[in-house]
Parts: sequence; C-alpha cells; structure tokens
Amino acid sequence: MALSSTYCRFSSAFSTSSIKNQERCLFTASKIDFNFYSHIFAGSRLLQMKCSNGHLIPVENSFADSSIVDGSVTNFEVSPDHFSSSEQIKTTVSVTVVGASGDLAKKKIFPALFALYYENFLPEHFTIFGYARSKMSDEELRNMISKTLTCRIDKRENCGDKMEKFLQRCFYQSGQYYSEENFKELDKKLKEREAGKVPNRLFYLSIPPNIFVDVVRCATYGASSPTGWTRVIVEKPFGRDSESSRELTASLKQYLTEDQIFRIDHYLGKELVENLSVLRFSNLVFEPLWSRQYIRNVQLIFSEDFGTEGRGGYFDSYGIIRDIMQNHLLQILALFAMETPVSLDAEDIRNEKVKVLKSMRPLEIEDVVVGQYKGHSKGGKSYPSYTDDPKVPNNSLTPTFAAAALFIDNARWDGVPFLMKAGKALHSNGAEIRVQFRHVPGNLYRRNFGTYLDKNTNELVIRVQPNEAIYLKINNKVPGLGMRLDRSNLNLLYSAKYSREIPDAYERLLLDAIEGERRLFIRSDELDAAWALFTPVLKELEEKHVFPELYPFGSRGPVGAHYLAAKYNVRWGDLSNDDS
Ligand SMILES: NC(=O)C1=CN([C@@H]2O[C@H](COP(=O)(O)OP(=O)(O)OC[C@H]3O[C@@H](n4cnc5c(N)ncnc54)[C@H](OP(=O)(O)O)[C@@H]3O)[C@@H](O)[C@H]2O)C=CC1
Ligand SMILES: O=C1O[C@H](COP(=O)(O)O)[C@@H](O)[C@H](O)[C@H]1O
Repeated sequence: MALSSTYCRFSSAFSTSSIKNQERCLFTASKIDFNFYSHIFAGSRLLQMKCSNGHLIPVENSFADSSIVDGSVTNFEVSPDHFSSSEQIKTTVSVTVVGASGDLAKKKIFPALFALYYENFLPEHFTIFGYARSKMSDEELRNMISKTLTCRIDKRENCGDKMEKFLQRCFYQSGQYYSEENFKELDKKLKEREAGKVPNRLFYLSIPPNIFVDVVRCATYGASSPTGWTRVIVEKPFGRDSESSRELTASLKQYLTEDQIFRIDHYLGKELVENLSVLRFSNLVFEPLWSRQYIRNVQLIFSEDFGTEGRGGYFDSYGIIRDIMQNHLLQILALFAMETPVSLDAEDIRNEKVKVLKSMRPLEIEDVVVGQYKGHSKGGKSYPSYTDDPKVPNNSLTPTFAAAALFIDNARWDGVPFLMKAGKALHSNGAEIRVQFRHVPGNLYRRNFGTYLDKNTNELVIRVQPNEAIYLKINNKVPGLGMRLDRSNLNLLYSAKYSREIPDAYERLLLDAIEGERRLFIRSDELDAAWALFTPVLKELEEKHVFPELYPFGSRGPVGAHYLAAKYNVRWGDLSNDDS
C-alpha cells in the first residue's frame, strides 16, 4: 500500500506486545502530518514511532522503503499484513449508548458509528448496544436507528448492504439508570457478544446530567470490562458553575480515573477547529502575526436561525452562556490563543490550553450583553418567542443571546479584545472565527481608504460551518489604468477544493475515544479554568435579575452587542460584507 500525502488511520491493532489494551495508533503519512508523532530512525530506516497513547511501536520492516527528506519520512510503504495481527483477533470493542432512545443518540451518535463502520474505521470485532428505560426489542432499536443513518454523498456503493450489516451488530438492553442489576444484565449480554475475547468497553452517556453519576456507578460495578479498558464519554453540561462542576468531577472520580473520562465538546471535533493548529503552526505567514502586535481583535461568533425547539426544558436552566460560550467558543479561543505546545500529544496541548485559560480575566458584567428572542409575524408567518415553549416559564430571564468581551492578560495578547457572540433564533446560521488585523502603518494608499482606516484592514475568517472556508480579506488594485482599490478575498472554500465530504464531529470524537486519543477531550483542570471565567458573571446576572434585551426571532440580535463592540473600538464582522 503506497502512501503519499494521505492521512490514514489504520483500522487494526499493531502486532506488538508493547501495546496494552490493543489501542490503535493514529498515523499520518504526509510529510507534515507525520511529525505528529515522534519517531526514531537508524540511518534512513524508521525504527519506532510513538503513538498518541504514548506507546512506542517498533515498526520493523514494514517501512522498509521509507526515506528521510528534511528530517521527515516520505514515500514509505506499509504492509497491510503488519496491521492484521493475531492480537487484534483476540480483542473486541463494544460501544454502549446510554440514553439510546434520545435525540442526540438518534441524530448524531448512531449515524456517526455507522459512518465509521462504513469507512472501515471500527475494529473488526465490535458490538453496539443501546441502553435506556424505554422498552424496545433489538429489532425495534434497529428500526429506530435505520431511519437516521445516511450514506456519504460521495460514497454510496454498497451502502444498503453495509447498513444491514451494521444494524445486525446493534442490540438493545432496557433498564433503569440507577440499577446495578440492570447493568449486570447488560454485562451478560455484552459477554455473549464478546465471545471470550479481551473486552474493551466504551459507554456514551447521552442522558440528562442529573443521572450521569448513577449510570457511571452502575456501569462501573455492573458492566465494566474485567480485563480490557473501560471508558466513558460524558456529554455536556459538565455542571452549571465552578462548584457543581467540581462536584460532578469528584463524583465521577469515585468510580473512574481521569484517563477513563472523555468529556466531549463536539466543536473540538469539527474539521476547521481541528485545522486551527495546522493553519497556525505549519504556515510561516500566520504564526509571526499571531499576537497583539498585528491583531486588533478576535471574534468568535455562533448563530442559529432556529430557537430552542424541544430543548427548552434543558435550555432554561442553562442559557446561552453555559450552552455555547463557556464550552464551544471558549475551547476555540483556547486553541486559537495558546502558546506552541511542546508536541501534539494530548497532554502537551491541554497543558497549553489550561495556561491560556488561566491567563484570562474572569468576565465582568459590564462586558456582557444578554438577550432573549421574542415572537413576531412576518409575511403571514408567525415566529414564537422563547417563553412560548411549554417547558419555559413565562417570566424566564434566561438569555438566548449573549455577547461578551474577554481578555488574555499575557505578553502575547495584552489588550486584545476577544469578542464572543452567540445566539439562537437569529437571522443566520453559522459559526466562525474572525481575526481583524491592525492597519498598515504609514500606508501609501491611505487616501484611497477614506477616513476609517480600520475598515480596510486585513481580516482572516475561518468559517467553521456551514460552507467551511478559510478566507483572507486583502486590499487589491482594481484592474485598469486608474488607481482604485477594492477588498477581495483569498478564498479557500472547502467544497471547491476538496471533493471529500467532511466527517461529522462525532465521528472523529468517537473514533478518538475508541483509540484512547484524548487530545480533543476536556481535562478536568481545563474545565475548572473555563468555569472560573464565567461563574462570577453568571451568578451576578442571576442575583441581579438582569433583564435580557428582547430581539425579534430572525433578527440580528440586540443592539447592545454593537455598543459593547464599539466600547473596544470593534465592528462585528459580517458574512454579508464578505462576498468578493
Ligand atoms: N440533543 C442535542 O442536540 C445535544 C445534547 N447534548 C447533551 O447530550 C445528552 C443527551 O441529550 P438528548 O438526547 O437531547 O437528551 P434527551 O432528553 O433526549 O434524553 C436522552 C434519553 O434519556 C432518558 N431521559 C430523559 N429525561 C430523563 C430523566 N429526567 N430521567 C431519566 N432519564 C431521562 C430518555 O430515555 P428513556 O426514557 O428511554 O430512558 C431519553 O430518551 C444531554 O446531556 C444533553 O445535554 C449535548 C449537545 C447537543
Ligand atoms: O452543544 C450544543 O450545540 C448545538 C449546536 O451544534 P452544531 O454542531 O449543530 O453547531 C446547539 O444547538 C445546542 O444548543 C448546544 O447544546
């Protein structure tokens, strides 16, 4: 199998006794990607490589044709036999989706597992179990799942067959979340499927947070793996504030070690968020500019053009700051602003993220604007207000919109506003990072720009979704005999450049959890640092009963957000000004 400039994850275990628990190795074959892991050479032969889980893998003769160019390995051959080891045959992986009857399981988790299966990323021996209180047979679960499975647009061959085969690997166990007995029944069924192999078990907690600890207790005592690994993916919310988050962590750690807990933030699994580090650390043109010296402000924007729709009950006790800012946007900020990690190992990256979070000032109430959507009618159609949701109290003050200005008090970012904006029921749908650069000192063309110099500065936009893209706004001469300038985009539009469909975030994260790769999961000290920034302001907003500014469903949100930005001499970037 010749590999060049491809990204590849081998879907079988390595045949070496140094790998415990059959953790598989993420391995990239392109020259740059390969630096992901450290490797040891003898002459031009690659002898060992370090896996994401820290294991050193002797690669023996499998890479016999590798050669070194500029200190990196290129053009190597991998024997597929090397990866279909006898050890893999002895192990099995089961994924139990707890809360299998729920929205997230149907919408995201089962489809992601199928996509992994379809692309041969799941181990040879795997089983999927659904667990919930609802009564269902295996067949009914399969029926339920089959309605949400989709094939990739670009890869439809044998999709129907593959779906059928996948569904045959799915089983269901009904039970209570607090019953060890019921989890023992699950254990019995798991054992039947594991057929004497070393069992590795992953539990995905796709349930409301008030039952996380019960489930972890029962799964640990009733259904953890006796000889293989046991891991638990925990969905957010991880608490409501610093105190409840610490309590949750302490409760989980009664039954699990930190290494077994995979706290998911699905934004970390999004393609363009993963790409942030590549953009920054592997392009000479960006990293030197990545500081207060050249960057005027950074904007992290999330907007949805629909309301809470069916999730009002959950949303009302959390609100947009906890739902989006404290986790998704803050995680992006940390990746964006962290110092260069020692390596791309999970612990090195997470150490840097913690450092930058700890350098931030806790958010102050003067730097926050909150809003809530109200109903209105337009073109004969009426749009509901947030409080029309039957699960939301009529007098709810829960924000469905927030804008905030945050600051990192370190040498790199001193004084640079990091503005966040997140809202539901807005005019557009998307998530993006905007980096506005300073103006060119002594610009020869200043006369062409008029009085507002900052309006014509460079802006780098990383559009996380939809229509993934990275574009840089530059000033350009309009062709012709005169000297007229305009703003143009150097544009990397993913759909134009790459024919491959972008995998859903949950695919990447599930695969990483199966592989024991923790880079994209939140460590407990990261979580502490994140809550420390938002807890004081959340308490103050609640204690002072701050009224959210009402904004019409489908609008651009409260005008207060513009005043907040103006206070720091910032204009929010806007998709509608970006076409060129
Ligand atoms: N849905 C989404 O888009 C997202 C969800 N999340 C998080 O993922 C987790 C699951 O979300 P979602 O699927 O929407 O949740 P659901 O409300 O759909 O709950 C999942 C399952 O849990 C059981 N359940 C629900 N309420 C209770 C209760 N009060 N007590 C005991 N069991 C209950 C139900 O199964 P049964 O009755 O059969 O036992 C239900 O099918 C949550 O933590 C959520 O915050 C995170 C990001 C996005
Ligand atoms: O975590 C959450 O994310 C979704 C948005 O996720 P996306 O991948 O569709 O952008 C949001 O709707 C939800 O409120 C929140 O809990």
